[in-house]
Amino acid sequence: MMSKPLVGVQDYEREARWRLPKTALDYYQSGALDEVTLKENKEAMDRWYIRPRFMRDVSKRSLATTLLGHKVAVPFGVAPTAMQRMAHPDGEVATARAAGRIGAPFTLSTISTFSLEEVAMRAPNTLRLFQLYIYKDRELTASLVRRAEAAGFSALVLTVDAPYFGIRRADVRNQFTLPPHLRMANFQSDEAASNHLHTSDGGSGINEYVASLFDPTLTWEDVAWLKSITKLPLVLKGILTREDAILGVEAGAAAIWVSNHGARQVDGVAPTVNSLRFPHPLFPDGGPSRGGGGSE
Ligand SMILES: Cc1cc2nc3c(=O)[nH]c(=O)nc-3n(C[C@H](O)[C@H](O)[C@H](O)COP(=O)(O)O)c2cc1C
Ligand SMILES: CCCCCCC(=O)C(=O)O
Repeated sequence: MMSKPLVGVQDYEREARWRLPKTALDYYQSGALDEVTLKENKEAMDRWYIRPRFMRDVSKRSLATTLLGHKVAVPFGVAPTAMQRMAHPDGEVATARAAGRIGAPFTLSTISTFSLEEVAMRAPNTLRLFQLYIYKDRELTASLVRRAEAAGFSALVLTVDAPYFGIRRADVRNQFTLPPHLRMANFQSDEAASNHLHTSDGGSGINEYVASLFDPTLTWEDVAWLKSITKLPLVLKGILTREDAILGVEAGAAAIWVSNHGARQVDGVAPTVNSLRFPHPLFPDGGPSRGGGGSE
């Protein structure tokens, strides 16, 4: 029997709910703590209304624009999400290729289950950005930056909102670990940065991984360090206040990515759409899950 086509994000969500193992599904859909901001992200978005203007010639239409000087066919892109092969064997490669097919940019997570080189090789025509987490091991971090440059990524996206990770209760209950058949593909399998996520000390393996390996001392000075080791434009992801946006621009950011990390970090922050009053190139995320009538 032919399965019904999946039409719109809600259909994919329903499909994922019965197909995915509980640990993976919970990881993908959880927010921090009581998930107040998770609910608010969506509700605040639903309260944004379209204000249509009519009586213009719309026989020729284009959504094309530029992103960091690159032409893109649509004014949106794919945000970094980790460990995509828990959902499908083709994981990040499939997502990057799909983005390329519609002319949208794709951001690869540091915590990807295909290596950045493999994604570059298999999605050569996609505009690719590399999302960076800064490890306590700075040489390891610098080598990720060099590899992203060598593989033709067009920008670095430094996630600033994750010196420690939000408590996602489902991951704690599930004692989340990365399934043994998968690996964190940007690291050699003998490195702690690769294998630490295969174990948990009784809580969420994610929080244990981050506390052990990510650098919680980051300040604006580290943005200067990052800029000193790369020629790629730098986007700062996770900014939620005007004050930090200004500091980010002063530190040399090419763009500010306004985000509350899908409400996965600090529960109780404002929904992302309510935080969009900055005077600089912005990438907002957090909440949109439909195209406002037919453009899904
Ligand atoms: C399952 C999942 C994994 C994520 N992994 C990352 C990541 O590795 N790096 C990062 O900077 N943000 C990560 N994020 C946050 C997203 O990039 C994005 O900020 C968030 O999902 C909000 O956008 P959305 O509401 O459009 O999904 C993740 C989000 C989800 C849901
Ligand atoms: C195992 C290290 C951290 C996972 C990072 C993914 C992420 O940002 C998330 O929100 O989840």
